Amino acid sequence: MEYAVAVNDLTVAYHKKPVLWDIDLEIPSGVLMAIVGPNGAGKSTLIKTMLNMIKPVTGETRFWGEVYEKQRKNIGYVPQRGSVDWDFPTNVLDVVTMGTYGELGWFKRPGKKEKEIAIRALEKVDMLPFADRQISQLSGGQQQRVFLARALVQNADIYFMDEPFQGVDAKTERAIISLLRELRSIGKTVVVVHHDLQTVEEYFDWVTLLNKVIIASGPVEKVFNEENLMKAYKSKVDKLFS
Ligand SMILES: Nc1ncnc2c1ncn2[C@@H]1O[C@H](COP(=O)(O)OP(=O)(O)OP(=O)(O)O)[C@@H](O)[C@H]1O
Repeated sequence: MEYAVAVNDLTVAYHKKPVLWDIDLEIPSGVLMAIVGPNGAGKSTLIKTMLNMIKPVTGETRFWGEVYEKQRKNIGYVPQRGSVDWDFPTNVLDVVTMGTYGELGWFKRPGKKEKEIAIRALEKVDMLPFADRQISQLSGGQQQRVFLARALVQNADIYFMDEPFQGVDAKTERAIISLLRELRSIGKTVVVVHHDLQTVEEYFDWVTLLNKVIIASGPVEKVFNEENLMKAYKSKVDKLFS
C-alpha cells in the first residue's frame, strides 16, 4: 500500500507538557479520513505538527517519503475558521486567487489565468455571487466555502481540514462532503478533524481515533467500534450506542 503520510514516533509538548505521545500513523493515498477524539485530544496539534507549524519534541512526518518542505506544493491546509482574522480588508475573489500563489512563486502577480481558476473554484462551492464581497461580511458557512475554494485552486494531492463542518448549516455540510468525495474520486487524499461521531460511518472510509496517543487507525468498518470509542472517549460512548 502506498502511504501519502507516515508519521513516526512523534511527541509534541506545549511548555514542556506533552500533548501528543509517541504517535505512529500511516495514511494511505486516496482515503477520506477523519481524525476524531475528545476536546483537547490533540487533533489540531497533530495536523499542525505534521504541517511544520509546530516543532515536535521527537519524531518526523513524511509525505510520499519526503519531508514537508519538499512536498509543500502538494499539501493543502484549511485551518479552523476561528483561527483566522476575518476582519482583514480583502474580498472573496482575492482570498481565493491568493491560493494560487504556491504555484506562481512570490514574485509573479496573479493574472487573468489565476483569476479564472479562482472563479471556477468559487463556482464549485456556490460562492461566485459573493466574489466582490469583503470577507468580514460573510456568514460562517460562507467563510468555510471560501476556504475550500482557496484550497481547491492550490490543486494539492492531499488536503488537511480542521473542522470544516463547524458552524455550517445542513446545506453547506452536504456541499462540503460532496466536494470532499469528489476530491477522493479523483485520487486526492483528504484528512479531516471531525467532531460528529454520528456521521463518521457515512462520510469517511478511514478513521483515526486519538486521545494524546493513537487509540486506533484504519478502515472505518474495522476500527470505528465501541471498544475503541470507549478507549478514546471513556464514559461518553454509552450515549452513542444506546
Ligand atoms: N498554543 C498552545 N499553547 C499551550 N497549550 C496548547 C496550545 N494549543 C493547544 N494547547 C493544549 O494542547 C492540548 C491539545 O489541543 P488541540 O487543540 O490540539 O486539541 P483538539 O483535539 O484539536 O481539541 P478540540 O477538539 O477542543 O479543538 C489541549 O490540552 C490544549 O489546551
